Amino acid sequence: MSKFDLSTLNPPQRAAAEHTEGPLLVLAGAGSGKTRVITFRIGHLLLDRKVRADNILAVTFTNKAAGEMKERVRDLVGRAKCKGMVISTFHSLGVKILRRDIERLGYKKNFGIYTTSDQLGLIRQAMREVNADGKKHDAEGILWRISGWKNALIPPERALPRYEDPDELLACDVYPIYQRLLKACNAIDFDDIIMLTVGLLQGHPEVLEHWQERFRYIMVDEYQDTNASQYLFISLLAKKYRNLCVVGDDDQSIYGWRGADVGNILDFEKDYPGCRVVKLEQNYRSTGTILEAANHVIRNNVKRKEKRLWTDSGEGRPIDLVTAQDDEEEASLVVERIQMERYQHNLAFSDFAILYRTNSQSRAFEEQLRFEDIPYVLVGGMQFYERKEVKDALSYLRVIDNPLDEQALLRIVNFPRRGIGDGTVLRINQWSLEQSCHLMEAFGRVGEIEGINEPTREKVLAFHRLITGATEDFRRPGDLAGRVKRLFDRLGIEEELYRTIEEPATARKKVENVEQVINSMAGYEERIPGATLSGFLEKVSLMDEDRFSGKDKKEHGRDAVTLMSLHSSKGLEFPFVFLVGFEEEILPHKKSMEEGGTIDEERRLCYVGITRARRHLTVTRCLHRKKYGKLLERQPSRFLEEIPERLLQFHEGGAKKAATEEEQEAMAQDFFARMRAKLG
Ligand SMILES: Nc1ncnc2c1ncn2[C@@H]1O[C@H](COP(=O)(O)OP(=O)(O)OP(=O)(O)O)[C@@H](O)[C@H]1O
Ligand SMILES: [Mg+2]
Repeated sequence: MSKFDLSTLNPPQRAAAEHTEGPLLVLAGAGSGKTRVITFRIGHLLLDRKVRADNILAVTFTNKAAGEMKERVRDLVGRAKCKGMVISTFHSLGVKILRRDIERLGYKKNFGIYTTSDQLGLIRQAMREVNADGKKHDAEGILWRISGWKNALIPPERALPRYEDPDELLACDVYPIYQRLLKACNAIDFDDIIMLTVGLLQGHPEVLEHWQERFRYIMVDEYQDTNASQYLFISLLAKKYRNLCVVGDDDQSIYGWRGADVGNILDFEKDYPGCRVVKLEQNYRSTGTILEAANHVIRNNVKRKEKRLWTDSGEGRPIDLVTAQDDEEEASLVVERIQMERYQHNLAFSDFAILYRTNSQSRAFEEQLRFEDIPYVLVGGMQFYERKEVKDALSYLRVIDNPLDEQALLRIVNFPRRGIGDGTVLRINQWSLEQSCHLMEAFGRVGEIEGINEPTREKVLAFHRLITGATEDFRRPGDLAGRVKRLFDRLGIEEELYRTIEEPATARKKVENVEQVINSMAGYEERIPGATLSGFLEKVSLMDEDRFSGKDKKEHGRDAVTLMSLHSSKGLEFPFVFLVGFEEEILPHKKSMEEGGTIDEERRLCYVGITRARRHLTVTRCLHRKKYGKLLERQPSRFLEEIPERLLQFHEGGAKKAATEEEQEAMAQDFFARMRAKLG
């Protein structure tokens, strides 16, 4: 029996789920069931309208959101009915389309996907080619600018400096070289995924036709955060059948800083004349108190579509405002409260989330959770697959899969150390440029290169044999993890880590991380029949958006507290939410105050945070924070004043934990008086 039942939706939700032909816009506030409408709409298409599963496409922003949606749909209609349906992120969808036809753009099918550190390697190389001073210009800034052009679908030949600035001018020069270098490595970067896909669809009508025919019913969640390239991508796919349903909330547009354009959702009615518009006003997620606080905060943004949002779920508990002496106390108070609530209400750790504005805030909470032996999942931060030892190990697999991947090749040529020094690599590289051959080929032809002594040549050839042998070995299907394990053993990666890292505990951690790569490969093989090395590497590169958990994969799916940034929390919900660091310069972030004009986006971020909570919200702030060993005084966030006082309950750290009602009132009065004085 399937659980699918449209009568569990309210009337406007149901109308949206049943409107399957022609464009549809669902513009509604947080927790009103937009994502639920998408899952039911898919259910309705499959079960009632008998649409083929492979004609359905749903796009979300993160792997986590896509994963959850898949699960919900499977739960509704049963796994068997879902075969061939695509629920994915923009990036996974782009890669799927590129894998089929990228050869038309002059890349090979087995292209690699470069993430930040590889990209920076190429940017620096391109900067050297134009003789730019690596010390004067910052490669990350250049990359950021190029990324901006790509997101606006501006190719190198059309990129012009937007203002007089040395970095901007340099970025213009570097952009075409960077693209050329990427292509030479048969690699694309994250922004290319969308830009090249759009180029492919625009330039090759038969490819476009193929995907238009395939995806006759398209749904996009969180549409307010699409940028120009994603917008065009979806418009192209939907152009033929026009069965496009987009859902979103302009109040939750939080990626303006990365080129997202809230105009895409606000102009939907203009782009698709005659489209159906559905508004949802009942919130099913949060208590009345939480919702009221959220409504009061977001109301301060001037440019927005006015929305009413109500709930019949009752008032619920007041919002706790906890003031801590410093960041350490903030963390310990939060963890203490988690333990208390969990004990008192018999809850699971996974009922709790700690949300912060910047990833660096997570450290204190992680330490405290570890100290108390509480399992947690960290989303974001230093990405597992970006760690040096993991990257080095993975680079072997990347080279085996795509021998043109020079960034990966350069990482492993002398790791583990085998006596091939930088001078030799430089010489071989130079020769390969003169001969216009690939670096890998040059390694094999080292005998022809002058200025390299015989013993070194032997080492280079041994390395070349090792790689070509492994490439041959990995052609056979099956037992990937086993073969990788044997390869790593043969390379002596573990010994190398113990040899080169002084601190044994650090070395052990790194060895475990490398083992973790093999474990996750084994897991991948179990899940995916006919798993390939390329498939695994692709999955790893696309993991970027969601990042990885602190204690690695084992913690996934286990009962654990979630730690994540406000940005990654979009679309999710938790019974108990701790919104920490509610201070000026954190939320709103310092950057937004300096650059001006984005306080509204910070407020939307705050709105997103508050509306993640179902049963209870705790907001915390510090009086002081340690920075460079000094204690700095902190001011409460301006958004705090926007939450009506009557919704808050005040708590202070230190000795004064349980304040009486009068004390609380006095604290509240004092707090607001101080704040008004400060904000003038
Ligand atoms: N008609 C309904 N009956 C019962 N529960 C509902 C109904 N509609 C939505 N919900 C529940 O309300 C919660 C919020 O729904 P959902 O996540 O779809 O909202 P959303 O509008 O997508 O929120 P966000 O803006 O945060 O993405 C979910 O737990 C969902 O199951
Ligand atoms: Mg949603």
